[in-house]
Amino acid sequence: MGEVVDSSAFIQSTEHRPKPTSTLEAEGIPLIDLSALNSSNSDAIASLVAEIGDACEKWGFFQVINHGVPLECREKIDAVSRKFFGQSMEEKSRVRRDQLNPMGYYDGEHTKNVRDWKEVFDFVVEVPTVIPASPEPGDKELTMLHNQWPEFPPNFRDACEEYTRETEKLSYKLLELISLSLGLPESRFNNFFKDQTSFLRLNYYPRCPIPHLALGVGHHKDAGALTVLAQDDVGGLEVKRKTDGEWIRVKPTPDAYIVNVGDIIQVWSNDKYESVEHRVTVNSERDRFSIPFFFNPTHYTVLEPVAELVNEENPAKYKAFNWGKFVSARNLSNFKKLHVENIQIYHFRKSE
Ligand SMILES: O=C(O)CCC(=O)C(=O)O
Ligand SMILES: [Fe+2]
Repeated sequence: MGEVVDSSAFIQSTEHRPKPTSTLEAEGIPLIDLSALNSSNSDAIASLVAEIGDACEKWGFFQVINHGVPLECREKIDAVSRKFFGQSMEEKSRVRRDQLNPMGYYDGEHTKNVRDWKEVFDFVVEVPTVIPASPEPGDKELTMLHNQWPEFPPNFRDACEEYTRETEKLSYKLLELISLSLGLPESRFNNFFKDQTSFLRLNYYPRCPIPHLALGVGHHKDAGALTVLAQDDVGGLEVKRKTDGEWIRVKPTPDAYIVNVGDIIQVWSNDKYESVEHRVTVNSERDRFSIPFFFNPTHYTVLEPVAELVNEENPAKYKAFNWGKFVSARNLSNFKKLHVENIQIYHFRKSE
């Protein structure tokens, strides 16, 4: 972010400021071992599916181990990420994103209209990724997203692409387990991801002189289907516990991935699995790095509760809406500091 001279844009309102003394690190966020996926033992798989379903319902968040992503591949992307962000602002700005291309380097992101204490680098999984050119419902024009790759460090692109292939495989496995846990066929959702709009983000949260006033990412819910996140050993991710609304810190666990259900799964499951609020605190001692993979369907996906999960007693809670138009509206609001809230799934909720 360069030298921050005026930190006022980062200041959270009193109710959203982190409370460093009361941070809980609850044991409750489930840690799930995926090794059953490598066996043909149907009992082991059934109990894994039940564990996943339970975690999605109670927390909307869980961590996985024995997930199949090689550690070496994670170490490589972590190393290039640190090198990339360690460069001067002038170097990083060579791949800066703009309104035409939202992929690349950025340090001005706002969550709920307050600036986040972080720098990011985004790239899409499918090249090009196709999305609608505008959020206007009648406008059929499409736009293509391409990646911008920095020259330094030289193995940056390779490390990013290799990591993406591995986390994509893990994301499909998780999607299938979630589908089974809802009582649906394993590949019920797979086709929605054929021309996916998934993207990866490298997050860098520099040390912050005002960690009691600012956040690395303000409270929010992830809009996509699933997020699969690697965090380093610093810690800072906090999840809003469903039972009492307390902020609970997700304990850094070596070589684990943090998985959370996004808004899309909330809609597909007709609120059985909720997309849970989370935020990132920063600290004055150590820089923090994290890498979320946002697993998102193709732009022409029409989102609505799946037919198998709705009936007279449990009618659909959402009207159908187009994922691409939703993304396009979000991208637009990301570039303007609007004084209205950006588009949210509850705008499509049917009245009771
Ligand atoms: O850095 C983290 O731990 C989480 C970041 C996050 O929630 C996001 O980018 O949506
Ligand atoms: Fe998030």
